[in-house]
Amino acid sequence: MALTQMALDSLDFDGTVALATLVAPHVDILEIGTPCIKHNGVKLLEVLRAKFPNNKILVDLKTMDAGFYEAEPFYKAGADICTVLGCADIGTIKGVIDVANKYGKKAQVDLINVADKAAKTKEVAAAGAHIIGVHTGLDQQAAGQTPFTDLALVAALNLGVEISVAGGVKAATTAQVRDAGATIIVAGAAIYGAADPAASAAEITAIAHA
Ligand SMILES: O=C(CO)[C@H](O)[C@H](O)COP(=O)(O)O
Repeated sequence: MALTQMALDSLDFDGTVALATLVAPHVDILEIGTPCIKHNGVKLLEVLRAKFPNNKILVDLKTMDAGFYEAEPFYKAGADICTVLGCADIGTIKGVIDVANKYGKKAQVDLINVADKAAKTKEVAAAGAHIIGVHTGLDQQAAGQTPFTDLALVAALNLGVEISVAGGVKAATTAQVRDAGATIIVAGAAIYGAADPAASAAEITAIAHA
């Protein structure tokens, strides 16, 4: 059993709200993707928070500095999870963990571009990270990479933290990711690129929840 998260990666404010409206009943978590939150800001979070009280919302800040200061307005506006880069300074990562704890929410550490993923996972888990993000980014996917080997490595550590997996996951790979130890399965392009995004989201969630 894993939760599902839909990555809203468009820049368009109204288009993002419209897509979220289609997909929200079929996923557990709505993700405001990094380009989307940079383009639209906290106002979009406020709109989604008000419209979708039954979904958790992750804001993919990918914070690199000033962790507490950057993340606090998003937790204040209703984010359940904010992300911070694993390659950031440990002080930055601890800042996001601290502000998440202040609001009773969660901090996710994204392992994108981290060289020693096992060592970083142990370090940030010890620092109190709530979720580890195993993540093959869009540019890395374009170069042929996948998150499956990294997921196996992180899951084998058995640290008791939640594990989120993102990077081209689709219905055909959801069972593999679920069974490999993911507790949150992220899908972006597989849903927003589908002819019927709601049906695609429902299909992925049915597999993830099994
Ligand atoms: O965070 C991201 C890019 O940095 C994406 O939102 C994440 O990779 C999910 O999208 P997809 O399923 O299309 O890979």
